[in-house]
Amino acid sequence: MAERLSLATIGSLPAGALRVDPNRLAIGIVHLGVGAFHRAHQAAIVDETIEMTGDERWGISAVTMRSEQVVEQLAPQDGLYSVTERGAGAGPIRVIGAIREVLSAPREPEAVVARLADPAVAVVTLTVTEKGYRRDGRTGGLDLSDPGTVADLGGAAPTTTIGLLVRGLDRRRTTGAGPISVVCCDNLPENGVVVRRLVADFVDALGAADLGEWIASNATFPSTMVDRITPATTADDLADVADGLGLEDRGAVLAEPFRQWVVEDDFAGARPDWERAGVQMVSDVLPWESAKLRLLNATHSLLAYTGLALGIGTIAEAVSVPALRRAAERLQRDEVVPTLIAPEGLDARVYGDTILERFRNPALGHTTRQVGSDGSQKLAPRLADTITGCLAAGRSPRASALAVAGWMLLVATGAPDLSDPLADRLSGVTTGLSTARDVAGALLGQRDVFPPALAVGEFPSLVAEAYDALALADTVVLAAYLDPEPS
Ligand SMILES: NC(=O)c1ccc[n+]([C@@H]2O[C@H](COP(=O)([O-])OP(=O)(O)OC[C@H]3O[C@@H](n4cnc5c(N)ncnc54)[C@H](O)[C@@H]3O)[C@@H](O)[C@H]2O)c1
Ligand SMILES: O=P(O)(O)OC[C@@H](O)[C@@H](O)[C@H](O)[C@H](O)CO
Repeated sequence: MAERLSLATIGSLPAGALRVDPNRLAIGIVHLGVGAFHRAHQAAIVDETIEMTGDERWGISAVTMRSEQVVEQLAPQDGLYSVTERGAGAGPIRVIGAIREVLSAPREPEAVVARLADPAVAVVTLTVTEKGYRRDGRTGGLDLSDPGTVADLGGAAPTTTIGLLVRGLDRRRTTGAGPISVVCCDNLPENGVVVRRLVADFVDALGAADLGEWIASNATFPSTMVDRITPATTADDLADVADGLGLEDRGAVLAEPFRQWVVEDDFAGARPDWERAGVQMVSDVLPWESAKLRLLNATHSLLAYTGLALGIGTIAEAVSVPALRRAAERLQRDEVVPTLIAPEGLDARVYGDTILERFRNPALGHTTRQVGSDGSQKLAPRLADTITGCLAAGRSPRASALAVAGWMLLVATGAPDLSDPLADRLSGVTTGLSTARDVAGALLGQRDVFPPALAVGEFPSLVAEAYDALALADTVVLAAYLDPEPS
C-alpha cells in the first residue's frame, strides 16, 4: 500500500507535480461546497494563479456543507490532492496546494463564520449545487418555508448556505472586517443576481435593515460562467492515480483538459489576478452563461435522460448512439442556436460542435445518472428559454420536449433513483396516471419546476408524443419522432 499524500510526503511526488509551496500561503478565499468540481476548477485555477503571480494571499479555506467524507479525504492530506486530466490534450498530473484548511459547516459552524469574517478573506466562492440555495421554484426567491432556513432565521447555528453566508457577512459588519465578494460558481443563470437576491430575502426576513445597508455598500455578487466536465471520482480512478503519483490520494479528482471561467468584473475588495491563469473578466456574463447552460448543460440533460431511458450508462456512450446524437444536434442547431443571443465573437454552432466533441471523450466515464440528478432543479434553467423562444418563432421544440419527456419517464417509473429533492412529491403527482398526455400535463403544471408558459399551447402535446416514443426504447421510433415525415 502506497504512503498517503500529505505535506510530510511531498518529497516523493513526481518532479513538478506540486507547483506552489503550501506552507507559504495565507488564507484569502473561503469556498462553500468543496465537491469534485471546486477542486478541479476554481481551486486549480487559484493554484495556477499563485504559481504565476507569486501572490501568496489566496490560499483557500474549503468548507463542506454536508458530508464529512471530503474532510476525511482532504484533512489527513493537509488539503493536498491531485487533478488528473483525461482525454486528448491531457497535461501532466498536478498536485494542488491552494486548499489550506478544510472545515465542516455541520460540525463547526462557528469556525466557518469566523473564517468568513476574517479580514484577510476577500472572496467567497460557492458550488453547493442548484438545490443548495433552497429557492422557491415559483418566485426564484428564498423558500421561507424551508425548515433549515426557518431554523437559521430563528438564530440556530446556521446549516443552510444562505444562513451561513449571512451570518458571516453580519460578523464582518460588526467587526469591521472589510468588503467581500461572493462568487457563485453553480450552473444557474445569472448566478450572482440569484445569490444577491437570496441574501437580501434572508436579511429582509430577519428584519435586519442595518445589515442590508452594510451588504449593499460592502459586498458584491459577481455572476460567473464555469465550465469543466468533472465526473465523480471512482475507486478505479483512485487506484490509477496512486499508480501515477506514487502516493495514495483519497481526494483526487479527474476532469477533461478543457476549462473556462468567465467572471463579471465586479469585486468589492481585492481578488487574485485570475486573468494570468486564463480567466475571462468581463462586464456582462449573461450571454456566456446562457450559451453554456442552453448549449452544454441542456444537451447534457437531453443525453442523460434519453440515455437512461435506453439503459445507457455514460454520456460518451449516449452521444455515440445515432438517434441520440441526432437529438443533441437538433436541440443545438434547430432550437438553441436560432433563439440564442450569443456572446460577441462566439459562433454558437461551432461552440455546440465542440461541446459534442467533448461529450465524446471516452476517458471521462461521466455517468448519465450523475448528469441526470436533481432534474427538477435543472430543466427549466437549461431549457425554458429555448422552448419559449422556439414556440414564439413558430419552431417545434421537439428535442427540448424529448429531454423533458425523458425526465418525466424517470419520474413516473421511479427508476433509477436520481436523488431529486422533489422526487417523492413528483412521483406522487404521477401515481395512477395512465397516459403520456396526463403525465405531461400533471408535471408541466408543477409551478415550482416549470414556468406557466410550458403548460399551455402545443408544448404539452409534444412532450406527450416524445414520452410515448421514448417509452418504447426503440431508436428507430425516436428517429421518426425527431424528424417526422412532412404531412
Ligand atoms: N461537476 C461538473 O462537471 C460541474 C461543472 C460546472 C459546474 N458545476 C457546478 O458545481 C456543482 C457541484 O458539482 P460537483 O461535481 O462538485 O458535485 P459534488 O457532488 O462533488 O459536490 C457537491 C457539493 O455541494 C454540496 N451540497 C450538495 N447539496 C447541498 C445542499 N443541499 N446544501 C448545501 N450544499 C450542498 C455538497 O456538500 C458538495 O460539497 C454542480 O451542481 C454545478 O452547479 C459542476
Ligand atoms: O453539475 P450539474 O449537476 O449542475 O450538471 C451536470 C452537468 O451538466 C454539469 O456538471 C456539466 O458537466 C458542467 O456544467 C460542465 O461544465
